[in-house]
Amino acid sequence: MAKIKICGITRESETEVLNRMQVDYAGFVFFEKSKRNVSIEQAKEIKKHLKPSIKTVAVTVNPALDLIDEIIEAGFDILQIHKMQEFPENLKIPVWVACQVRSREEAEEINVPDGISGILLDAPEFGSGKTFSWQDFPMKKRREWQERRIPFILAGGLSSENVEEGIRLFEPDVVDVSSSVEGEHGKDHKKVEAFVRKVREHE
Ligand SMILES: O=C(O)c1ccccc1N[C@@H]1O[C@H](COP(=O)(O)O)[C@@H](O)[C@H]1O
Repeated sequence: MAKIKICGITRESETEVLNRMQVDYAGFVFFEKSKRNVSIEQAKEIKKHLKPSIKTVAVTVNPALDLIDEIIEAGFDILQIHKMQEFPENLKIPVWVACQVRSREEAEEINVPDGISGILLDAPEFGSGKTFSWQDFPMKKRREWQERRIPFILAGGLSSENVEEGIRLFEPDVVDVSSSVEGEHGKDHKKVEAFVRKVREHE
């Protein structure tokens, strides 16, 4: 069954539905330009309210080494990195490499370095609520990662309406959602519940 990551947690009140629905991952965004940006201190406070079974993912964009050190120090379980050309070696935290899928040609060039704990495919603009072009994605890449047993995370524009289709096409290890489960004041409990139910119903 696909695991579930709810991304862009910004408030303690959001942890109740994550705990109740027993999701697998909670994502915190450390990127100043994002409307979901939180400080390490805020995230540390919020994550105290999550069940220990929920793994925490620190979402970053080309992070400075100091930020990576702070994330490790704060006890996050996974580091998700967008837009980084060269990965520092021997990081003391599992890393999910996030790739923005813009075209079939670009997707064919994706190289997943050894030692990575997950490859995440996202839309051209992260956190936008839009999907990348699923039909154009070269599925031989997906099969290559399956053969190499690299965990695969499907992100970008997932919702209760399209997540079944995403699971059918990509057989992801994790489905990752943010925009479609938001309301006016952060994560909307009913939308999170509906998304989680849809994923679990499918399997
Ligand atoms: O959510 C953001 O603002 C964000 C900022 C910087 C890097 C990644 C970000 N979000 C990632 O986008 C997907 C979820 O996208 P969607 O909103 O469901 O379309 C997820 O991987 C987030 O980590």
